[in-house]
Amino acid sequence: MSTCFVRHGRTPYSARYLVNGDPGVPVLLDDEGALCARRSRPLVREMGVRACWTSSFPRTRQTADLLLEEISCPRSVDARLDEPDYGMFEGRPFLEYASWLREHGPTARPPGSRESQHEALLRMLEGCAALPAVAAPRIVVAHGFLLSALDWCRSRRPQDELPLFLPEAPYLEPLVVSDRCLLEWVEFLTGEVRRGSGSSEGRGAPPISSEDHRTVLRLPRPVRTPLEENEFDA
Ligand SMILES: O=C(O)[C@H](O)COP(=O)(O)O
Repeated sequence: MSTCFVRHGRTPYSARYLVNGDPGVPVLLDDEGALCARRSRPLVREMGVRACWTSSFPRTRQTADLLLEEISCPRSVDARLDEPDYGMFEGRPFLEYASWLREHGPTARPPGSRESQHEALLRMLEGCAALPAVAAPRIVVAHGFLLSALDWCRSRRPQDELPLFLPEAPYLEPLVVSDRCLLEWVEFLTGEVRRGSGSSEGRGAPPISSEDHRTVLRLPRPVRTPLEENEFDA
């Protein structure tokens, strides 16, 4: 029994490293994101998926629509898989949120948010723990943070602790995991969160910048600008 996790396709927000943690904001795939999702259809067909789960965000649901266009299988929306609530950082550059996160740590709630980074990860992990009860093989279309955390878990060394910042997860790249392994990852990550891994990482660190080695993967060129200033929305 296995689960194939994928991050949704690219959106105008993710292309510019703007955060969206409010499912009520209609952020959909851009042309490139939709094209990539269509191109991934053969992979989903080959898997013979018997169930699909998404977060409640339009971009994961749209990605699932495109991936499963010719496949009929039960679909579920599980808000436990949603992006973190970014509060006052909604729609702002990831860099701004990252600076705040470094200063305040993963257990603090951003102003205006109902959850900390760690609280958000715990609820995502709760959602993952429910997956083995679902028909398999199954596909889960979720967000970068969860995919990054699972991938970190997959490749961690025994002495590694969950870091505050993780490399950005690629779009639509499958991460396939057996139920046994998934439950081990969930248990391990839950333990990391509960003991506050990454909490002291920002203390005394220099101000965050796009040159920071842990965030540069998520914050490359071009320099991010507010969405309304981009030609895409003109
Ligand atoms: O950690 C990340 O990179 C964010 O979760 C990205 O969110 P997204 O996958 O919804 O763009």
